[in-house]
Amino acid sequence: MKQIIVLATRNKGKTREIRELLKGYPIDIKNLDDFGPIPEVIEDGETFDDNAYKKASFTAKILGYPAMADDSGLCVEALDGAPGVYSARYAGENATDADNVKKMLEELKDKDNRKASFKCVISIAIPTGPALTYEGECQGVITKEAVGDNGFGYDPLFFYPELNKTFAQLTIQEKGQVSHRGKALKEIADEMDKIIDWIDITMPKFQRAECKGNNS
Ligand SMILES: O=P(O)(O)OP(=O)(O)OP(=O)(O)OC[C@H]1O[C@@H](n2cnc3c(O)ncnc32)[C@H](O)[C@@H]1O
Ligand SMILES: [Mg+2]
Repeated sequence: MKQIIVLATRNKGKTREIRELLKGYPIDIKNLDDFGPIPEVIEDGETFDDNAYKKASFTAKILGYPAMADDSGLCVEALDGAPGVYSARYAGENATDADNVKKMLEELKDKDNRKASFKCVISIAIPTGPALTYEGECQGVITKEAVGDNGFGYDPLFFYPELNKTFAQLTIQEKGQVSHRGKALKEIADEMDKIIDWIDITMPKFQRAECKGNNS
């Protein structure tokens, strides 16, 4: 039987990438939409680690299943590492991807140094608190205009010199080979048997929330 893991994210782009890169492994990845409503997690950590753990452990605790959360963001050299953990709210509390892209282009208008890195921390937590942590990082250059239609978030601005394309010009598989998230997921994939054993050994078998979906 496949191990159920709840993906603790509301981001559809991340969900697509994580599902695609972990397909074929003996896990059944559920969405938050497979369960009844649960409160929003407040992402007030100072690091990607803090926020990834917060999202994963909160969700695991509430639903009674192991949960996987991704906290990620763009760190721009000329902006002293900003927006970093604030990447989702760069242009304001309810900013869309388009708002964030627009603001980034404006902020970097007169900057010659356009080096940036994407960072990703993925936490896998069980309801009683313990968690495993994986991370990945990749380097690129911020373009002067949005290029490409694939991906999500800042992808149209993130030029990856080795492939001579922005992340928004890559397929999910191509992006996953080199991206921050792809690197963290590769570590997870390589350790999948150990992770499943760890969940099985450490997680108490108590009451779980009802899961509506069967969309593995
Ligand atoms: O917290 P969850 O529900 O997972 O979804 P979120 O979109 O709020 O995700 P984060 O808090 O981790 O914020 C990440 C921000 O960085 C952006 N980002 C992260 N990974 C990215 C990627 O691979 N490509 C483009 N943008 C990315 C993303 O669009 C968000 O604005
Ligand atoms: Mg978030």
